[in-house]
Amino acid sequence: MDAFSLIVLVVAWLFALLYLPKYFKSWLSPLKLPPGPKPWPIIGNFNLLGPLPHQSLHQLSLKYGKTMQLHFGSYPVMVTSSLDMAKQILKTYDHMFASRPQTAAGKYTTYEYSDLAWAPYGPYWRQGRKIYLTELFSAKRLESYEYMRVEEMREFTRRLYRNCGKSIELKDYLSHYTLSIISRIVLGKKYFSASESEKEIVSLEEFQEMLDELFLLNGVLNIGDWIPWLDFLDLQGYVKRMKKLKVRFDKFHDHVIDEHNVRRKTTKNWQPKDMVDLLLQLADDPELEVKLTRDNMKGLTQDLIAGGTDTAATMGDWSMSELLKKPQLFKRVTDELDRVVGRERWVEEKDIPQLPYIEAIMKEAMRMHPSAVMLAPHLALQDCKVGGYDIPKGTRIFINTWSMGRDPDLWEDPEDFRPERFIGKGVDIKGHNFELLPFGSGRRMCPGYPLGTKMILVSLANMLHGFTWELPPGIKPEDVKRDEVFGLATQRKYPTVAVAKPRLPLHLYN
Ligand code: HEM
Repeated sequence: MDAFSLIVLVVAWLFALLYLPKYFKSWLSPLKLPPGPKPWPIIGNFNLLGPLPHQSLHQLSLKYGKTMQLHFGSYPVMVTSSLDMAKQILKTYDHMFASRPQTAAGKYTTYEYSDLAWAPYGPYWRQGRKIYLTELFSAKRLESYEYMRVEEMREFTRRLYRNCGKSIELKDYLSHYTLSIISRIVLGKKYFSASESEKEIVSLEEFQEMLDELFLLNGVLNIGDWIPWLDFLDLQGYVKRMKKLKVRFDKFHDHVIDEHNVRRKTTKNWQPKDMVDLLLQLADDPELEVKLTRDNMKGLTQDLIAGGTDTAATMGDWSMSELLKKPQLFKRVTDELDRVVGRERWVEEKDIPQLPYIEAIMKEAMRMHPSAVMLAPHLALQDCKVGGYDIPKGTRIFINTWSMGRDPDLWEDPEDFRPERFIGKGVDIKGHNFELLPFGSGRRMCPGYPLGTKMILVSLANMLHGFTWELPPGIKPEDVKRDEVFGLATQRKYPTVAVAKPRLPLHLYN
């Protein structure tokens, strides 16, 4: 770093240290609200930059009520954990809240909002959503990829078997499994390699690290997003990291697209085989309302890779940690698996509808540990009145699903992991039951939920069917912590470590 940059940096930090505390204080002063029938509970003395915003907001909601307005930086923010308010925002008035705020993460890590998750509500987003739902996630398309999921599941159980008897971190295995499936479906093959010698463009370790960085940077509270005039200072250094990450992803995407293009040009009677092929084909479609550029393709591809890997792996990890914390539940699961599947084969996707207890475990994990603890931010597109509150245009809306999952008005004994509560209850996760919204609801609901749930249920079922699980020697169930790390997908702070033993005839593990 040269002397001038150093001086600018020191001055900027001095300024931040001296001035920002005063500014933060002024953020928290009550808002001037347009007149409305219901006064907003207005919160002061609150630090959203804390490590676990959803938990801090939960504490505040116990004091101020389930719907609160904060003034954070230059923008009004509404946080709600009210079932009724969530329903009005995501269903009744969905069209008024279907956009996203613009953030540095959207700008630098998703090719100027070229993906779906950060794209503003409008023609590009509508077209992308249609492509995802009709071309990429249609029931027919998902079925055509089933053989890949089966192959990767077998590889997953073989990896677990090779490490039976050792203490292993489950998340590593789950992430490898979800990343392998998504890569094959989206990119046609695994572009990452497990060993350095076979490396084509990126090693598994590097790719996982790029995804972790992407998740972290998309979940952080970047000061410049909230106080635009401070943006240029990049006080936390996040924007610098985003730009660096973009260069790494760019190299990866260019390699993938170029390779697909060559195959397309050199193969006789070329037919699209994966999602990148489909996007390339669509990019040449003159009928398309909004032309797809190369950057658009990169953004949309990256969304699929990022959206589908860590979320599903994290849910498997939370589910297993809760079972290890309450080992008496294992018997009920294995009784169901033995009855429905028997001990002579692995669990297949077709078995899942006959395994309600496995599904109940996943739902219970999603209730207590939703992957997106506050969904993705929604943005009020116009001044509106909802639930009796006046909501100004530009308000950022956060739906605190973490808080809703622990609400004693909605759930009996919410701190108790009890899958039974879902048996025979018909509470679904498709956005109809607003007390349980792991994938959101309405226009911006997760388009990948059919694939996400398939991956979670089948991996969980096979982990429990093929292996018995114990905590490492000396660790007791009560030692398994529930601490979290806030991010785009809220992870376990401490890895779930367990020891597996085979449960099926040995020839099945080959
Ligand atoms: C357990 C697995 C998953 C969970 C818990 C999850 C959760 C979510 C949530 C909460 C949202 C935001 C909803 C809102 O804004 O109200 C979302 C959006 C999204 N998810 Fe997922 N997701 C999962 C799997 C997947 C998969 C497998 C993919 C794709 C391969 C995917 C792609 C996306 C995309 C593209 C969006 C943005 C949609 C939009 O803004 O229109 N997700 N997801």
